[in-house]
Amino acid sequence: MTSPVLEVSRIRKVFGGVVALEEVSFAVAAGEMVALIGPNGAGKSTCFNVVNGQLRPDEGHVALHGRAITGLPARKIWRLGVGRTFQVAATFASMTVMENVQMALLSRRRRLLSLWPRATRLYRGEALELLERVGAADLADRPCGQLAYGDVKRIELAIALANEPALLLMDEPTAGMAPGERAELMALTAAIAREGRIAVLFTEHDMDVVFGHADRVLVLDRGHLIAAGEADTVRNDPRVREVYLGPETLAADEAEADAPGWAAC
Ligand SMILES: Nc1ncnc2c1ncn2[C@@H]1O[C@H](COP(=O)(O)OP(=O)(O)OP(=O)(O)O)[C@@H](O)[C@H]1O
Repeated sequence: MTSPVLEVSRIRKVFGGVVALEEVSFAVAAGEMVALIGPNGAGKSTCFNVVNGQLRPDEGHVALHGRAITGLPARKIWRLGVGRTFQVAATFASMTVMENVQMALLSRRRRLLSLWPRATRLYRGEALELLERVGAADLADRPCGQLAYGDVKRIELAIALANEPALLLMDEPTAGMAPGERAELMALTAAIAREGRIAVLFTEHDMDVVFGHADRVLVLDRGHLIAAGEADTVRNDPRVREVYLGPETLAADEAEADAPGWAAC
């Protein structure tokens, strides 16, 4: 791997008696789509929160382009180029799509929101470019509250891109979407990541999305990274299959010549 955008080294995070992350290390390169998967409670959200500064790890280091960011405030890490999208897409429903993206650009440039009445003329060109990148320029003048959910997710992506992220953390990007829309959003994200050399780390429960769109897959189980590698290698890893399918199902599954892909886990 060329010098990574994100490097996570030997992270440990404990909540009371619960070890949420233990000795977790991995890296994500520019333009790479990496899925972070694992059963409920595996430590995925904790890992995201440590990377973006919402949580300080008990041990270990996080570096962005080789610069230590461990324990910096979340806002500072965001300014350094770590963006995040959430499971439930967050936009301002009463504002238009264009205004939502302009607002994100305004925030990036640290312009005062009290200038908003005049700001509606600011950054229109840039906002439109971002909307073109996510294929939503035709929605520019529609209030976000009137959009179909799949469209809101694309607008959320445009808002995240307004921050010019080097690293984008995506929390369950396709949650709540129809299967066809999921593939479309992930293909779009992968194309944008490659073109813009953006490192993308995403969590996802839909295994079709994971194995269809991730360049590499990281698997957490009870705070430990139990597998990391290309999709096919990870999919066939016995430990991973056991964690997802359980030992009994695994034995039955292995008896079949063509093991099916896993459904949503
Ligand atoms: N703020 C907290 N206080 C106490 N325990 C926590 C806290 N946050 C997470 N945990 C615990 O840490 C472990 C990892 O949780 P985390 O939310 O990171 O898992 P996850 O893989 O994101 O799960 P899910 O897929 O259900 O969202 C769990 O046992 C959880 O109960």
